Amino acid sequence: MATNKIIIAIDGFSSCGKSTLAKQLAAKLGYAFIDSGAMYRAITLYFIRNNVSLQDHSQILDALSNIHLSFVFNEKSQQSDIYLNDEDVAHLIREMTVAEKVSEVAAIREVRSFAVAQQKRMGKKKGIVMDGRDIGTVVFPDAELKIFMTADPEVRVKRRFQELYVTNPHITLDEVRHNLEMRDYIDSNREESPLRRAEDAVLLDNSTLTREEQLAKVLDWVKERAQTVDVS
Ligand SMILES: Nc1ncnc2c1ncn2[C@@H]1O[C@H](COP(=O)(O)OP(=O)(O)OP(=O)(O)O)[C@@H](O)[C@H]1O
Ligand SMILES: Nc1ccn([C@@H]2O[C@H](COP(=O)(O)O)[C@@H](O)[C@H]2O)c(=O)n1
Repeated sequence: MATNKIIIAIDGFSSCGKSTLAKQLAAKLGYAFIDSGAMYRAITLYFIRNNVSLQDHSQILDALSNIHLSFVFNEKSQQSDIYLNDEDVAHLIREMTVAEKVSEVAAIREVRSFAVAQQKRMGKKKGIVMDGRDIGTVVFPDAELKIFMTADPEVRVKRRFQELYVTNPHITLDEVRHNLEMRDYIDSNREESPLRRAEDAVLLDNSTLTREEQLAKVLDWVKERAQTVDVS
C-alpha cells in the first residue's frame, strides 16, 4: 500500500520499453498509469480520419475542439484503454498508418498544448506513472522520480517487430527500423518540447535487462524517493 504517493515520469526513445515499465510500476505501487503517446496517437487517428490539414491552424483547432480523450479501465486486460470520443481505439492507434504520422502531429504547438493541459490535470493527486517524451521536462518538471530510458536501436527494432508481427505478419524489420528512426529524429529535433533527458533524470538502459530486472532496479529508486511507500 502506498502512503506517500509520488509522480514518476518516464521519457525516452521509441520502443525502448517505457510503457512496459510504467505499467509494471503502476501495478506494483497501485498507481495510475498514463501512456501519453496513446493520446497523441488518438489525436492523429482523428486527424487522418477527418483529413485535417497539418498546415491549416484553424482546421487543427476546430478538430481539437471535437476531440475528447479518456482512459477507461478494462477489467479483462487489467489495463486502461484509450477512448477517442466514445470509441475504444486502443488497438487502432497501434497501426502503422498512425505510427507514420504521429510525430508530425505531435510536433504541432496547438496539439501539444491540448494534450499537456490534460496530462497536468491527471497528475494533480500524484500517485501516477506517465511515460512519453516530455513528461520530466514539461508535463511534470517537479516529478519526484524521473527516468530517461534507452536501449540499443537494433534491440528496440527487434522488440517492436516481434510485437507487431503478431497482428501483421507482412511487416518487415526495415519498415519498423525506418519508423523508429524517423520518429526519434522528429521527436528529438522539433521546436516544441523536443525529446530531452531532464537534468535530474536517472538513465536506464534496458538493452540487456529482462522485464523483471528493470522493475527491480526502478523499485529501488522509488524506495529512495518515497521512503514511506511500501513496495513489498
Ligand atoms: N526488458 C525488456 N525485454 C524484452 N522486451 C521488452 C522489455 N521491455 C519492453 N519490452 C518489449 O519491447 C516492446 C516495446 O516496449 P514498449 O511498448 O513498452 O516501449 P515504449 O518505449 O513504450 O514504446 P513507444 O514509445 O514506441 O510506444 C514491447 O513489445 C515490449 O513488450
Ligand atoms: N509525451 C509524448 C508522448 C508521445 N509523443 C509523440 O507520440 C508518438 C507516439 O508515442 P509512443 O510513446 O506511443 O511511441 C511519439 O513518437 C511522439 O511523436 C510526444 O510527442 N510526446
